Amino acid sequence: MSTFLNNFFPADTAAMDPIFYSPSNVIPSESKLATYMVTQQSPEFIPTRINSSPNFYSPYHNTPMLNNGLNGGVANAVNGLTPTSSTSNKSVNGTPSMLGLQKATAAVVAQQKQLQQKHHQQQQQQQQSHLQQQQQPQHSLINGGSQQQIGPPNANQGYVGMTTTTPLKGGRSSLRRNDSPSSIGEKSPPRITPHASPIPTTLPASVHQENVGGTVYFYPTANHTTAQSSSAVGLGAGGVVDTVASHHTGQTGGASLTPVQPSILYTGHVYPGPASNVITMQPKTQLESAFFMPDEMRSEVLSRNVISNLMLDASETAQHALPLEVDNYHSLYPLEALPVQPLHAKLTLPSSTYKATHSTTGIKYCLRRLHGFRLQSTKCMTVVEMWKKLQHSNVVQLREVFTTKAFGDNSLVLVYDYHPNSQTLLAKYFTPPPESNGYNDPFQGEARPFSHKSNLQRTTGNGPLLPEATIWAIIMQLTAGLRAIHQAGLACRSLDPTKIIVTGKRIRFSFSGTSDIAQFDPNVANPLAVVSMHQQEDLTALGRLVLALACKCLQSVQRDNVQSSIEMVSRHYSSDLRNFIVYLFTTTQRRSVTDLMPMIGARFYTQLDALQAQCDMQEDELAKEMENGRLYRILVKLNCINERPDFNLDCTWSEIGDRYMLKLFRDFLFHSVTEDGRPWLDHAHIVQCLNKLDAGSLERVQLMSRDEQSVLIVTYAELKNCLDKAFSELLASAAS
Ligand SMILES: Nc1ncnc2c1ncn2[C@@H]1O[C@H](COP(=O)(O)OP(=O)(O)OP(=O)(O)O)[C@@H](O)[C@H]1O
Repeated sequence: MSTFLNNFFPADTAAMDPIFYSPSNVIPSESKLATYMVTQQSPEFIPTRINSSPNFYSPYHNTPMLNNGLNGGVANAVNGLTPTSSTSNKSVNGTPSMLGLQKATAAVVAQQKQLQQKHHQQQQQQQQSHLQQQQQPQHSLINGGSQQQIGPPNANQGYVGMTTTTPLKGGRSSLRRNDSPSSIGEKSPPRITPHASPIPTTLPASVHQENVGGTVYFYPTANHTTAQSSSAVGLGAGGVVDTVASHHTGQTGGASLTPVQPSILYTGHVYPGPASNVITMQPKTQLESAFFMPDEMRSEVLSRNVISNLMLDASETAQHALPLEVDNYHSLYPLEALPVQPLHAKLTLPSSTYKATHSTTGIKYCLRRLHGFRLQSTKCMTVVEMWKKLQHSNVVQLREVFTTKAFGDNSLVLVYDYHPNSQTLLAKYFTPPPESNGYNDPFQGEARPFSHKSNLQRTTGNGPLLPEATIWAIIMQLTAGLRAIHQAGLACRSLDPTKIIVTGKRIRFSFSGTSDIAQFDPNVANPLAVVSMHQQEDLTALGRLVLALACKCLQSVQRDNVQSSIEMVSRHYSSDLRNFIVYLFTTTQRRSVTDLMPMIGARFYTQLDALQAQCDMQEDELAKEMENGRLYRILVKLNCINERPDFNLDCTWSEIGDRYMLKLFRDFLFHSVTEDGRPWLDHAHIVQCLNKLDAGSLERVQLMSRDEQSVLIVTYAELKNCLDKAFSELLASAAS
């Protein structure tokens, strides 16, 4: 586990994976890379980034690789030989390093020093060479000394059709994790090339190429650098492209490769880990809770999802005699055990509850069906509208009411919000656990034989008494919901444990308004006139419910038991709780739900604190999941583009131009291998690179073609630009 965690956590990456965190270095001034972006606008460009940016090659450019040139470095790596630069090519443990390839490249780059003057002249002739390229019927790229014939330039074909050699596995240079490409670039570890990669075979007109010692360098010509930022990816074997300079210098003039948005800050794209106030709430170790959702939360979300997705198959639907569709709802799923129960004491109509899916929105709702019910009058729609307007976190929202014959009778259906994995208060607190099998051990829990409390408890066998804090937490939610109902000029009228649902820690009044509709009397001139009476009944019902909860026994509220039940509450709970219940039982005076607030008193702050702490924790989880969602979207984009077999009748689209870079980047992300050819699986590497891509970081990354004969050096900003461009193309095409 710890290995996995170490690999996973970006925070540990520096320790785990120093390849990403080497000391910074500087691009040598003589490097070809430094002169890469010399343009007409900045002909005398001197790379100012030398001191400000970490470099990529300086540790290597003075190595003996210079002597070997491409033959000793790149070519050897390509041809399956150990790079000859023995000392500097070794990793810390002495094994050949992948960086040999870089060194080889660096050596070649160092060789460019001698060609600097010549190169400056070439810069001035770029226009000419550009024209020449366009006119040349054939290009030849040097591949470690061997020449490859490349087809005629074809604007549509891009770089396709080039013949390449597949390198031997053993010839790959190895990955040395202790050597880092520094913060301006990451080396792509060598990879196995399963087949010859369709490496681009023609260059865009905007790219100038130069062969030095077998390595071909590509430069955007001055006139095209602006527009062709990321298209300079046509690589010959052993080619190196650096498309970065303009970003680093800021002296882009007309040669800006990619529109970099300085406002994009890389630091905003990394999850910084949990806040200190949150970490202490986590039950896990600090490391685990920093990156993973708490188990409890995960399993709660999972079980809600599972329950929410439950469906009956055709035979089960027939078995339950359920219609395929009811009004705008389909996929009915019964939420209560059949056979149908009467609604409640006052309303003996049978009823059923279903989960159902809305036909147009796909949203799931809870349908309450009153069987064989004929609506006496549409006048009751006034009260329905009032219920529909009532929004409160402790009241299940009523959405609509309709009549239907879909069940084969006249049914009234009330549509409520669906809260998966809910259970009634009755099921949660007043139903013996299934494993008890009806037998109660009288010596278990707080109940003791022959005591008053045990008498009550033995009646139901509902386990030990609830902690007082739990009862107050329920009271606070019930009174909050009831207050909203009463303030809306309504009454609950069915405040009993079967009509209150618990979802996690949330308590809600369910099926609100059902009684108002089912018992609606069209002869009453003003049905709302009796609401005050119903509100008083609600308060009495609340008192009974709290007493039953405190005694954990429904029988405790039977007329004969009330007195002894209250005494029991006095013995086991605070006088505040007792007074609260007594107040609600006192029917001789007019009571109000707002009078209950002072009785709750400072406990309210405890509840508020708990809720806010929960919010803090959930916000932190959200921050993690937000990062995951963001990374997921980038992956979606990448995978929609990478290796797309056909786009606009072009079967090479995903292999050429900008997309070619993205393909190599994908390889770099996911298909890297270690020096001995094993898959290099480092979650941190993937997360970090995706973050940099998303942020459009100016850091550079070195990508290698599958045949390992070409190297691209690009910034994440350019890759991001390529990604956005290519994905926009896809979107535009999909929309057309
Ligand atoms: N809005 C809702 N979202 C999700 N589940 C709900 C919702 N309302 C109720 N339930 C669940 O539906 C199930 C059935 O509720 P119902 O009130 O029909 O139970 P019941 O005990 O059969 O009551 P009655 O005797 O009145 O039919 C219960 O498990 C309850 O938790």
